[in-house]
Amino acid sequence: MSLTPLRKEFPLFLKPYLPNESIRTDDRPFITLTYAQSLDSRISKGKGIRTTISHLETKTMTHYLRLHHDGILIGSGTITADNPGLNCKIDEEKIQMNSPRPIIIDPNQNWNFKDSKIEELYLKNQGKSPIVFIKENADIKYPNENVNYERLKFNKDGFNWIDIFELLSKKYQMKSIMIEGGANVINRLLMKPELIDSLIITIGSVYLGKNGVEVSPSKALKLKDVNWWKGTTDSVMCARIDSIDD
Ligand SMILES: NC(=O)c1ccc[n+]([C@@H]2O[C@H](COP(=O)([O-])OP(=O)(O)OC[C@H]3O[C@@H](n4cnc5c(N)ncnc54)[C@H](O)[C@@H]3O)[C@@H](O)[C@H]2O)c1
Ligand SMILES: Nc1nc(=O)c(N)c(NC[C@H](O)[C@H](O)[C@H](O)COP(=O)(O)O)[nH]1
Repeated sequence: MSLTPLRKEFPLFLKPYLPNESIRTDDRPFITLTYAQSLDSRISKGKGIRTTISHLETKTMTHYLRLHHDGILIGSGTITADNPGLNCKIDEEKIQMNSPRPIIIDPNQNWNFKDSKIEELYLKNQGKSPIVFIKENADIKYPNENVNYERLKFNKDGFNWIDIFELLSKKYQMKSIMIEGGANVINRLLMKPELIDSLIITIGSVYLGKNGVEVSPSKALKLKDVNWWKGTTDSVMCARIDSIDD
């Protein structure tokens, strides 16, 4: 799907929330959590169902965000449901150069790069090759010379996010990563406010119903530095997480 021209007010609106090297003093990358939700806080109609929530003007905004990040991270539920491209089409002439590197959290190796949209775009020089996180000691189920598999210790809660971000920073020199979902990844990360630098959420004017995949952290959160943009059918909220509201 082709994009619409970027709404002219987005660069100024988003600037305070984009990766900014002066913000982080440790060696972890700048982390942006970003997704599109319905009025009833759902990000798809049901598990495994790809659902368009964003208007084309906020879809274009997502590609503008991709332009500003070194990596784009999603969970195995999203990659298997959506078969996303994860490239940046803001400038048709510079797609590969502008695209972030796809990062897939796939402990059980449900996803095969072969014949995926990411492979198709990579082979057409329209996207980057992926990094896939799998369990320590696991054999690689789908070996492929264009995939960087990274093995990590798998605890009772899965991978430790700090291990993921530190590896991406040290081994791949990533300074910024945008997290696009899905719900499991978002809900886990909302409970780690110290790791999240920005929240950029599109709210579409649609209800997706109780069978939809819900975004809702396990505890209440307070936000700060909140700013809103209002478009044709969607609004976008930018914010930072202040604290968990125990
Ligand atoms: N509207 C949006 O912006 C948006 C964005 C992305 C996905 N989606 C939708 O969300 C749905 C998928 O969401 P979901 O919650 O099923 O899947 P998900 O993409 O959040 O992936 C969940 C899986 O990722 C792995 N995982 C996540 N965190 C991990 C950790 N710390 N350690 C180890 N493994 C970890 C686990 O295998 C887990 O089962 C799809 O329907 C998709 O269309 C919507
Ligand atoms: N911003 C946004 N609005 C939506 O309505 C929607 N469904 C997603 N979903 C995010 C998810 O990761 C999708 O899979 C990618 O947005 C696919 O994007 P591309 O194939 O790379 O264009 N994101």
